[in-house]
Amino acid sequence: MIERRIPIQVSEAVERVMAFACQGEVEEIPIEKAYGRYLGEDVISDHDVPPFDRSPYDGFAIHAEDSKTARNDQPVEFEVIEEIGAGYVASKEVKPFQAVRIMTGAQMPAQCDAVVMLELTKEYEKDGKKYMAIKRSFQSGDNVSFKGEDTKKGNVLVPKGTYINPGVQALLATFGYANIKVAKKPIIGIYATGTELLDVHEQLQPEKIRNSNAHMVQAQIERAGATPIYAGKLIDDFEACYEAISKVLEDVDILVTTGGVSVGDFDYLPAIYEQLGAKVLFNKIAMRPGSVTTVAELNGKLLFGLSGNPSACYVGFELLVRPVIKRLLHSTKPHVKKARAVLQADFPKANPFTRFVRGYVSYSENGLEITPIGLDKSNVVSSLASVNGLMILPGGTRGFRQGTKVDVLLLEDIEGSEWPW
Ligand SMILES: Nc1nc2c(c(=O)[nH]1)N[C@H]1C(S)=C(S)[C@@H](COP(=O)(O)OP(=O)(O)OC[C@H]3O[C@@H](n4cnc5c(N)ncnc54)[C@H](O)[C@@H]3O)O[C@H]1N2
Ligand code: MOO
Ligand SMILES: [Mg+2]
Repeated sequence: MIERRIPIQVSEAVERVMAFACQGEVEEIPIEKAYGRYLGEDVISDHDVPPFDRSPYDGFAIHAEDSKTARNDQPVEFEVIEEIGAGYVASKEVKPFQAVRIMTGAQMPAQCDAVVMLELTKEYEKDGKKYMAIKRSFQSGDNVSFKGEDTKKGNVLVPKGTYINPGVQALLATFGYANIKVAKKPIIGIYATGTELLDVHEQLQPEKIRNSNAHMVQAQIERAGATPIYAGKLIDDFEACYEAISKVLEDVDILVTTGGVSVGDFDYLPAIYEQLGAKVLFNKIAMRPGSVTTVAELNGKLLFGLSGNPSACYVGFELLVRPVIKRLLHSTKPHVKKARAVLQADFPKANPFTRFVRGYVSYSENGLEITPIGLDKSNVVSSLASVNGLMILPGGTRGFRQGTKVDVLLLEDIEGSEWPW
């Protein structure tokens, strides 16, 4: 008799999976390799920035007090006693009505408290000495970058779990992190099941198709920040699948399989979970596509049985596998970011289950917009190339009109959501 499966809500499925998600190990790597990784420690300022008062302009450092009578018709003259570039310090004491020619980034001479930009001065020589004159007054502190104005020593500037972008790289370098602790990339194994599957380099044959899921999932794993290991494709044979799956489990943190999770005669994943002694967390979700998505747990390791249908596989990964990976990477916002967007076309289908419609999200002056892409069927592959968002249409709704505001999941976003459901 055919097995009757009881669907659970998407939020419930995500919750059951996240109960097994934990923070992963950290490793130390050189800064040169850090871009695109996730911080495994807080980035803390170990000194004030800037570390000394400095000039933000090419100009002259003066005592502001000396300039107070300067006017258009009454210039004030300064003797220029030395010149310093960035990386040097003034060697002479600056007395009243003396100035130091100073370049951007150079430390302020101790007695000076303002900088006059070169463009506001007139320079000349008299009796073999250098002078400059200004025609307006300056206040103490004018054009000075003060020690610590950027950040003070001891601040947590970027918390653990943050994605390392070019700006974070700048901070790592500023504070001397030649090596930085980052979250270890979890190893995610992939097996594609299906006797009909051909490898990418194989010629098409009647009744066969190329295995697109493995390569798609591989890229999704990398987009989520983990390391994929493509273990290969498996024919629909219980023994062969069982052997291969139980073996690969030793080498991976998480296993993703595609196909073979439904109720068909050759859908062996449910029986394999049983034989492995894995606990099935659920085998039906009230969503489309991806309703057959099944997740099992064995000794704390998660086994994701994603659908064989490409679009269902894609959606199942983003909703369930991605947050587990992000949590392993120490993210505090592991889920796909949810936002509101204006629907750009009618979507007349009724939704008995929550529907995740593949779409293209763009930004307009009115905010986010989403356009559904291609055929909304779970076995469709051609629409996937331009998908950067999933429109969430709640179960029990009867279609949506163009212009309606809908919830969308932003797949290319890096920041994530704490809990979007
Ligand atoms: N009687 C029922 N039949 C089906 C149900 C159901 O509830 N009752 N659910 C349907 C839904 S919904 C889905 S989704 C599919 C899921 O099936 P499986 O996950 O078991 O996947 P397969 O049967 O192995 O394959 C489905 C489909 O996808 C193609 N496929 C598989 N692997 C790949 C791959 N690596 N690359 C590209 N395409 C792949 C495969 O050839 C099939 O066409 O079950 C429905 N049936
Ligand atoms: O699991 Mo299926 O994707 O609902 O079409
Ligand atoms: Mg099947």
